Amino acid sequence: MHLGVIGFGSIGRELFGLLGGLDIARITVLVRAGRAETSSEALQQIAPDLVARTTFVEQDADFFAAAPDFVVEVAGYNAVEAYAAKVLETGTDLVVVSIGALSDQSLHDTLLAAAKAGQARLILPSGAVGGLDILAGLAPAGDMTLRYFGTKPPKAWAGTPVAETVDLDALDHALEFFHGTAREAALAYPKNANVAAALALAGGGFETTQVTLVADPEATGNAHRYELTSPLASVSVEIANKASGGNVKTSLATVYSVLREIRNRLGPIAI
Ligand SMILES: NC(=O)C1=CN([C@@H]2O[C@H](COP(=O)(O)OP(=O)(O)OC[C@H]3O[C@@H](n4cnc5c(N)ncnc54)[C@H](OP(=O)(O)O)[C@@H]3O)[C@@H](O)[C@H]2O)C=CC1
Ligand SMILES: O=C([O-])CC(=O)C(=O)O
Repeated sequence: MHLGVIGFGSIGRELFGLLGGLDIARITVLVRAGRAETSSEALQQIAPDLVARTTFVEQDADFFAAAPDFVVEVAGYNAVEAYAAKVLETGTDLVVVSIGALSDQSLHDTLLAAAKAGQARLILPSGAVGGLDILAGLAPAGDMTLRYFGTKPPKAWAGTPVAETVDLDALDHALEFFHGTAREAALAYPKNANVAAALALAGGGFETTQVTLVADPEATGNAHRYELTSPLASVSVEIANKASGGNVKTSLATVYSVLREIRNRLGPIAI
């Protein structure tokens, strides 16, 4: 495999720590302008065994010229907007972790068209949550309702709209600060509502998936809970995730879900 990686932040770095021992011949990583050298130095510390196989590039033209045969995006909505269609159009399967970017209906439609044109697949990993398999399985039966609660410590909501109206540092109780659809959540909280978007895309859609976001000073990690009803089954899921060392907004399980997609791609069994 020649693996392409877009982004080398918290998920990207932790992912590299898990790639040793996999049958990956070459890795090309697209980073922001001016970051290749520091990223290369960081890789020396994280995974020295991968240094000889890894090239950091700062220009998307260099990334596409390298022609990786499987790409994972671990960067953010802007990277999905900028690069995802091109990856798919060139016939390369793409794992997108910033799933909330697909709450933009026009981008969603563009990516599906690009995947079709390139005969490539857009792969949405489970990320920080679980149970997408049963949601996607039951979705064609219709009549699905889903209510999701995303709870994180106050510092995980820094820099988001709620921080403009609430003094998060002074919070002494769990605060439900957002109620709305998955589309509204994903558009307003791009680094914190990818799970909401994944549940919506797997299940009943962005408008019918109801989301509550909570800042809780007692939370020690990131919790994701949802209740699903469908004519075929009722499902309750509750996940207590440990946060990534590099980004309190991100659960470590997300890194492992990307690793899972790479391992499934390498075979011999996909699960
Ligand atoms: N599906 C899920 O369950 C989850 C999804 N996510 C998504 O994953 C994304 C990454 O998470 P995380 O690693 O914690 O975030 P970080 O902010 O730690 O890392 C993102 C990295 O990507 C870089 N980056 C951003 N845009 C580009 C670009 N256009 N080209 C190249 N590099 C770029 C950033 O650089 P710089 O710092 O210079 O901007 C940064 O180094 C989040 O933005 C979120 O959308 C996160 C958690 C769960
Ligand atoms: O990592 C998490 O716990 C979930 C997350 O940030 C998101 O849904 O965007």
